[in-house]
Amino acid sequence: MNNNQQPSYVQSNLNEGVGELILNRPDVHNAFDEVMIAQMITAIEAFAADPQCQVLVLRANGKNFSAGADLNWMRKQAQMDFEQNLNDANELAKLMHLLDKFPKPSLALVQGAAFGGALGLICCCDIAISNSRASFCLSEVKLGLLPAVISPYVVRAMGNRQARRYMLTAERFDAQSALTHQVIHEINDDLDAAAKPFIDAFKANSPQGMAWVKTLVSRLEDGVIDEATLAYTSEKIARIRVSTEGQEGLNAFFDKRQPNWSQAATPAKGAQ
Ligand SMILES: C/C(=C\C(=O)SCCNC(=O)CCNC(=O)[C@H](O)C(C)(C)COP(=O)(O)OP(=O)(O)OC[C@H]1O[C@@H](n2cnc3c(N)ncnc32)[C@H](O)[C@@H]1OP(=O)(O)O)CC(=O)O
Repeated sequence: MNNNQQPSYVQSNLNEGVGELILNRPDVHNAFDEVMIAQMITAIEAFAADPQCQVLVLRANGKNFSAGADLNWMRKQAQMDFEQNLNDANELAKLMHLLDKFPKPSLALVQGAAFGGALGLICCCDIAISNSRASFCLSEVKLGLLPAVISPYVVRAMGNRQARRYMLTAERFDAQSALTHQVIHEINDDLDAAAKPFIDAFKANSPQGMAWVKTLVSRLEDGVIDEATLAYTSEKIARIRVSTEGQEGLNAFFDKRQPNWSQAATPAKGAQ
């Protein structure tokens, strides 16, 4: 229980620049209701604002990563009016959006089942790694529901063609298929070992540069390369190369030293 006498469905801790957000409702396979969604939002906002946090790791306690939305929570929403239903859905949408726009690199570590909304959380993270026994499912239509709030992130990751298949069939797919369909980046039964090189790279890179990469890639999502795109990209590099971090990175390269933001144990490649 936390100070407000609510159960603590998430744990968060910050260690050496790594903010861990741990789903902690293993008795229902980390299914999330309105309380857990609110707790996730609070933790993500805190990590986003904390300059000590350089990387976000999303992981889960228990056998499964997450069974998605809590089906008891969804069922009891029939007793609420449309306005209340919409408010609840908006909170889930806010959670996905905050995670997607998180201004630092994010990494999801997935074990066991990742169903429904859990796939949304995974697809909002920059990197996702699962173990070989992980299984994935967009089960919503089996339940008479719709993968709605999660759809922008899942469709972006899998592509329209595969999203249609898995959303319409609600079939389970394994880690290998998740890798093929770009839901995850890597399969490894030692999730911590697999995460380490990513975390080390993120801690060595320019925080400002990585934040801008996320904004830039998001801005380019529509795939349109027109005059406005050219102007946008030119403006970004023109600004960043004269910024404090831009100049520090360039000076560090020529001085053959680590830039002052870096927590890399060894000099970054290219700076030697
Ligand atoms: C975000 C949007 C929509 C959604 O996310 S809809 C939810 C989609 N999720 C699912 O379809 C998952 C349903 N669960 C399962 O398929 C299985 O439980 C499992 C996760 C594969 C695990 O299977 P296992 O055999 O190990 O365990 P049990 O099935 O016996 O479950 C134990 C226990 O947990 C309860 N439970 C499981 N999932 C949920 C859940 N999502 N919500 C609430 N409770 C859940 C299950 O009922 C069992 O309870 P008992 O009391 O022990 O019987 C919409 C949008 O995008 O907008």
